[in-house]
Amino acid sequence: MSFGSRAHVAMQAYGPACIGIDPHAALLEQWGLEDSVEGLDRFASICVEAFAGQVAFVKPQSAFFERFGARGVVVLERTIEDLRHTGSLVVLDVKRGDIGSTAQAYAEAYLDDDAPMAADAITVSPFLGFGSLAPFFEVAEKNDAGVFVLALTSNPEGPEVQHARLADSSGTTVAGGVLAQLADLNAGAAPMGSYGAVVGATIGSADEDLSINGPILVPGFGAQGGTVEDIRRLFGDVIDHVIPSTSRGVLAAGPDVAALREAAARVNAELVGS
Ligand SMILES: O=C(O)c1cc(=O)[nH]c(=O)n1[C@@H]1O[C@H](COP(=O)(O)O)[C@@H](O)[C@H]1O
Repeated sequence: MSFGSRAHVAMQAYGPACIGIDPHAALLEQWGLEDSVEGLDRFASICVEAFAGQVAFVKPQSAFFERFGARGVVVLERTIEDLRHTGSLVVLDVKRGDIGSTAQAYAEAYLDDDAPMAADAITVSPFLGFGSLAPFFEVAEKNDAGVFVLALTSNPEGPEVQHARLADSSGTTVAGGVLAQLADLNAGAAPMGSYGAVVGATIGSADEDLSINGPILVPGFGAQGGTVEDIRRLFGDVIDHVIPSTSRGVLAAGPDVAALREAAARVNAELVGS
């Protein structure tokens, strides 16, 4: 089953939320863990216990594992493995992007089902041009995986690039161009396509057309200030495709597994109530 279909099924079953695994040094300390690979390992295991099969999406942030070098990456690899096929889909947040031939290798590393780090979907950056992402879409297609492309990111620096106009004199913004290309890739897919956009909950408003017939990952919800009201206002009639994503907002409830689960359930209840 395609990633788009699997995402749709998971959202129906659990609610739309994506919970991020972002083991910040401050959170390790708050959870009474050492800022070491052992602490990381324990943090990740608690997250797996709390979220696997409980929420539609879990998003490990690779950076916080890479911080510990090869041993941290081993923990990431095991975390992905433990989360996959539990009902929760793994969105690995690695924000990759490079010239096509290198993009091919990244795609094989994260989206080929036989790869040690294979996830259900990854995040990618379109800064080398949308066309450079083709290998990600091709490998994803072959493996029923998904790809989330940065469009309107949640950070305040994003607009300087994303609101710039394309060189083709159409007047379309860079973000609008990304969204239009995703809509083309997802055309005709039902219940939705596998190629998603990342649109922050904090962006205020969007002039771009967000109807891409694919999933829209919405970080910035929670710790960065985005609210359910923001999501409702921003996404209007594409709200069914929205996957609000929060990391610190839920992780702050740890290390108690029941408390983490409850915090994740509260996010879903709040969103479904919208
Ligand atoms: O791709 C992402 O997930 C992402 C895109 C974006 O525009 N903004 C953003 O915050 N993120 C990621 O989402 C997570 C946000 O974490 P919290 O702010 O703790 O909820 C981090 O792992 C970010 O790297």
